[in-house]
Amino acid sequence: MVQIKVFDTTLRDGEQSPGVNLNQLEKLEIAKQLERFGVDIMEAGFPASSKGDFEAVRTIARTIKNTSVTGLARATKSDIDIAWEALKDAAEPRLHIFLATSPIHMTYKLKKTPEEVIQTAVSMVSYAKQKFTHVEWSAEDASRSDLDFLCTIIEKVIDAGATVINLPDTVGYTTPDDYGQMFRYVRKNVPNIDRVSLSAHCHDDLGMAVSNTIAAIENGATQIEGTINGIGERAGNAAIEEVAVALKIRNDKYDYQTNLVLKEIKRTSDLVSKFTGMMVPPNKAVVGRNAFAHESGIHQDGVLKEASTYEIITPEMVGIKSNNLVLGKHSGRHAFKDKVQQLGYDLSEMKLKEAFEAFKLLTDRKKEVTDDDLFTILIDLQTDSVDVPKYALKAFQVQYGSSNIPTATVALTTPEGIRVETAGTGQGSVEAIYNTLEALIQEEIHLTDYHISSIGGGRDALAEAHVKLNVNGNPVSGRGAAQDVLEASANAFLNAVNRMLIQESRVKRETAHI
Ligand SMILES: CC(=O)SCCNC(=O)CCNC(=O)[C@H](O)C(C)(C)COP(=O)(O)OP(=O)(O)OC[C@H]1O[C@@H](n2cnc3c(N)ncnc32)[C@H](O)[C@@H]1OP(=O)(O)O
Ligand SMILES: CC(C)C(=O)C(=O)O
Repeated sequence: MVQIKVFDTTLRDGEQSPGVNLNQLEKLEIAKQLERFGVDIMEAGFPASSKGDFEAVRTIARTIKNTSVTGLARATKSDIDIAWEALKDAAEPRLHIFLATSPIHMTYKLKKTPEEVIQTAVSMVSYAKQKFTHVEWSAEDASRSDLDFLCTIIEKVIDAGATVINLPDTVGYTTPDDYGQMFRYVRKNVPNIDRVSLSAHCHDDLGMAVSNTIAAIENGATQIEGTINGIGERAGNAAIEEVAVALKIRNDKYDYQTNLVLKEIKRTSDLVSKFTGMMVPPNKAVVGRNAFAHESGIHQDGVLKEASTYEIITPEMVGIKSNNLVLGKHSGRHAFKDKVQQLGYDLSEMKLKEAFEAFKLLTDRKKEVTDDDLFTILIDLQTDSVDVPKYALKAFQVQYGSSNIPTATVALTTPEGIRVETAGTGQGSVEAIYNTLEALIQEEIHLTDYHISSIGGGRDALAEAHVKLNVNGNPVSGRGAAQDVLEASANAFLNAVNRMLIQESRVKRETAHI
C-alpha cells in the first residue's frame, strides 16, 4: 500500500471562501477536530495577511501536537519572518511558500521574467530553510505553466532545500488526463524529485477537483491537499472526505491509504459547516443529508433486501449513527457529562454547568434530544469568549397577522449590563426583529445573507439560523439555534454582533501590546 499524506487547508484556502470569517476560537476548535480526523498537515492560515490570522496560527501551532501545523507565505522575506514568529513553537515548524510559474501570472501579476521567478523562488526557499525544518514550495498556477520551465524551477528549489513540491491547479482548469500527465512528466524529468514529497492541490471550477486529485495520486503524487466539505476560493477545493472515501471504497482498484479516521468525517463536516455558515448541499457526496437516503420504491426494496444493492458507503463508515437518540428529560448530570465526553468535548466545570442548563431547557420543549442537538448546544458554548461582555437576548415578542404590520418588541442587556427594550416594525417577522435589534444596538447593520434550516427531523426539531451582516462596513457572520425559528433568527443576529465585539476586543488588546 502506498501511503498518501493529507494536507488540510480548510483554515487557509477554505477560509478564502467568500463571506467566511472564522474567529480564533473557532479556528482552534476546527484545528483540534482536524487532529482527531488524522490529517497529517494542517495549514492554519496566512500569518502575514492579518494580526488575527497571525494569532490564530500561533495559537494552533502551540496547541496541536499530533498534526504538523503550517502557514502560507509569499516569496518575500517579510512574509517568511512573520510566519516564523507564528510557527516557531510548533512541534515540527513547517512553511508553505508559493510563487506563480505560469506565463499569465508571471507577466501580468508578478511582472517578473521567468529567470527572476527562478531566482526569487530559490533565494526565498533557501532563506526559509535556515529557519524551518520543512519547506513546501508551490508553483502557483502550475497546471497552466510550461512543463519544461516547471521542471527547471522545481529542480532548483529542491536543491535550495524544499522538502515538498506542490503543483496546484490554482484556477480549476485542468482535467484528470492533463493533471496526471503533468505529475508523470515532472516525476520523469526532474532528476532530484525523489528527494521530496510531490503534492496535488485542486480547485473545483469545472467540477473536477476530486477526480484531478485522484489522477495525481495515480501518477505519482504522495500528498494531497484539500478542504473539508470542499470549501475554498471561488468554487472551492477538492473535498478531502470525498478523496478519502473514494480511496477506501475503491481499494479493489487503488492501492493507497491515508491516516484519516473516516468515522470522524461527519463530525468534522458538521463543525466546519456550522462555523463557516457554508451549508452542505443535501446531495453532496459522502456528507450530504441525502447521501444515504433512498427515495424511490425500487431502491428501497433493494436496500431492504440487501443494503449493498444501492449503498456503496455505509453511514457508519463516515460516522453517521443511525440511532443517535441520546438523553431525555430525566437524565442527570453524570449521564450528561459522560455523553459530552463521548462526543469529544472537554468542557470546564462552568461550561459544563451552562451546557447542562441549556440541555434541560431543551428537554422541556423537545421530547427526544439527539447527538446533533447536543452538538449544536456544545459548539456554541465551547467557542463563547466568556471574558468579553456581550449583548444578551432577554425577551421578545412578535405580532404577525396577514392584515397587520409585523411588529416586534425586544428586550436586551447590553455589554455594559444595562437592560434596554423597544419595539419596531418590518415587512415580515424576521425583519421586524432585526430592525428592532438594530435600533437597540445603535450601529449601522445591514443583513447580507440569511438561511434557516432544521437540525434533524420532526415538528419539534431545533431551528438553526445563519446570517451574514455588515456592521459599520465590516462583514461578520453569526449563527443561532432555538426551537422557534424567530428566536433562532434573533440569536443568529446577536451572535454576529457579539462576534464583532470579540474581534474588536482582540484588536484592542493586540494594539495595547504594541
Ligand atoms: C492562490 C492563492 O490562494 S494565494 C493566497 C491568496 N490569499 C490571500 O490573498 C489572502 C490574504 N491576502 C491578504 O491579506 C493581502 O493580499 C496581503 C496582506 C497578503 C497583501 O496585501 P497588499 O500588500 O495590500 O497587496 P495586494 O494583495 O494588493 O497585492 C499582492 C502583492 O503581492 C504580490 N505577490 C503575489 N503573490 C506573490 C508571491 N507568491 N510572492 C511574492 N509576491 C507576491 C503581487 O504581485 C502584489 O505585489 P505588488 O503590490 O508589487 O503588485
Ligand atoms: C497557495 C496555493 C497552493 C494555492 O492555494 C493555489 O494555487 O490554489
